[in-house]
Amino acid sequence: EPVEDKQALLDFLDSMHHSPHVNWEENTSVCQSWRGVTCNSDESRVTALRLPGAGLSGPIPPNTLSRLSALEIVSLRSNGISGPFPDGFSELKNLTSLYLQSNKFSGPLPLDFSVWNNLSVVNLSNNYFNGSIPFSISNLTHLTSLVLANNSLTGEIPDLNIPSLEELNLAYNNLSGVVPKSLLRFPSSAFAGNNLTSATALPPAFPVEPPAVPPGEKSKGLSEPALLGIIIGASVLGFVVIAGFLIVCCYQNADVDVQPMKSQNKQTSLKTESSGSQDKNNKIVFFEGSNLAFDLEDLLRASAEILGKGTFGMTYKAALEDATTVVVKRLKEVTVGKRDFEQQMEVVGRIKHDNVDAVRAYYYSKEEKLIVYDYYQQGSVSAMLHGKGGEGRSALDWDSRLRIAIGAARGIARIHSQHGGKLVHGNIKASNIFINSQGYGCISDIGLATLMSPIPVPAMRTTGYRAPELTDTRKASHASDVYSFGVLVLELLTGKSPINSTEGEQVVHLVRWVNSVVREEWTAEVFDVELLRYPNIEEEMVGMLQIGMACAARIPDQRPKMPDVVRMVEEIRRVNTPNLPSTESRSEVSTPTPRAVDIPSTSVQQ
Ligand SMILES: Nc1ncnc2c1ncn2[C@@H]1O[C@H](COP(=O)(O)OP(=O)(O)OP(=O)(O)O)[C@@H](O)[C@H]1O
Repeated sequence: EPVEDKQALLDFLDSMHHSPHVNWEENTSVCQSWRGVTCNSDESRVTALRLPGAGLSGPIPPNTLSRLSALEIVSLRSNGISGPFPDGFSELKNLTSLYLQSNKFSGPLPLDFSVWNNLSVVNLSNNYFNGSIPFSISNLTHLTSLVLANNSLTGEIPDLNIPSLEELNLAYNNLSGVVPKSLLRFPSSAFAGNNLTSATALPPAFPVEPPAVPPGEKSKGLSEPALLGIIIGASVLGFVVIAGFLIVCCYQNADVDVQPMKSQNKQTSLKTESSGSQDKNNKIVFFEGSNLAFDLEDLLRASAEILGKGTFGMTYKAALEDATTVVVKRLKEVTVGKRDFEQQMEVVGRIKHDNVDAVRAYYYSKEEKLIVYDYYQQGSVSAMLHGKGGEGRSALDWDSRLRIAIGAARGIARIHSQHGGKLVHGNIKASNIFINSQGYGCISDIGLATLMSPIPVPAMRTTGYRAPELTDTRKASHASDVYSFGVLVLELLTGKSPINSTEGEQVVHLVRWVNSVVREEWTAEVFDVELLRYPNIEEEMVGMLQIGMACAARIPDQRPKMPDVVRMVEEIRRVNTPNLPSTESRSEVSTPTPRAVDIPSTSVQQ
């Protein structure tokens, strides 16, 4: 335990206002359990401090963080820290990354940056720093990213000739003069919103007008035919370049669409041509209780992995700089406008329930619509049940499946009670259900179906979860959600996907298949063989089968309402406690006895 570093951190926190999320207790291990603190491998020193969005306010107390001389990473972004740039940081000679953006720091930047000769990333944007940009920054030979945007910096931009520099942003300050030659390789957006002198500094991307020929000076111009030739040549060249660009883009998109999951797992980022330009009027909106803090830039820059392409767009797993992992959905074809989208997100974001996957944040602009969720490492129920990804089939014993069904039912019932009883999920299926920390089902993707353009009927049918009466995804109802839940229950019981194709390519619809087997009084045949090794569960399985089939009744009015479904599912084990007794403790193994199930006749007409 690094005792001195621990004391320095406690001294720091003692003098600063902070949110209760910072769980630093004197009697717990600084390296093992303190949030935002990372130690070196032998736990002798603290090497990283990451407290983004931790509600810190006030100036950094002197002689606290400066004692952490082994610090390599400091991330205190998105807080309300005020006062000058902390003097004592000059003691942190091992710093490689410094993130102080989105705070209330003021006063000049430190004069001598060369004390941090390992610095690679510096982000001091969105503060009130003033004075000039120190020339000593040019001594940082490892610097890859320098972001000083949105401050009140003045004076001329120094000639920062740093070959390693890949990212530069000095926009929205009060800088004057011209952009030095060494920095002209950066896009003009890096210097926007300053008082820089004109075209000499930033040559426009496309000359709008030909340079005027001074009067009297004989034009040494080209003849008209030559000019025409050049224009045609340039047009053809332009066309070839654009066509090439489009082919590459289409190829890349097609690539993503058709690639199997395995090869999609490559690292990428969410950045695209259009998403890169952050619209100042649009900010990421975080929901209460989310201890995440990042801006669009952070999110787009994060190292991301494609999890899959869903009905509404691409889903990514993104690793943020502060080591949190989130899931980002990039929505395509959102048909509603910003206000409707925001309203729907507010309704969804207000739901705080163990069985509903919380929306952590969202972003809406003309070009980009993103929703941020927690990442579930185990993958979805679909992956676990059908062995794609998760830990394989055996991970889901009968108890787990029962908990998934109970949790999902509770989650859906909660969703249905929201917004004066008007909220509908619209896309309940096993790939949208995860397992919460108590092992119960947890519903994700709420309310997206109603924001999007309708999905064509043939595509909808193929999912096997859609209620038969549903012709337009935006018209999903409580009753159609109940139907989808019924299909999910049948999937959990049979271990079969809602749509199966047999060898002869004949498509088998799960609900129809279950109905026909039950009609022939071969009930035991429907159950997943994996479940047959658990003893004494046939009563429960048959009970669940009745619920699943009642929910998947063809006529919407004959389906039970979600609160009734919750009650019925909970009664399966006649306990309404979070901890179900484990069937694994039962020693004898028995096989379910085939028997008929009493099903209302209407539901058999699938
Ligand atoms: N929060 C999450 N944590 C872990 N995996 C997730 C998360 N959200 C989605 N996934 C997984 O990412 C993949 C793509 O998800 P996505 O929701 O885009 O598509 P889908 O569930 O297949 O279809 P749909 O768009 O109709 O819901 C799925 O395998 C899904 O289970």
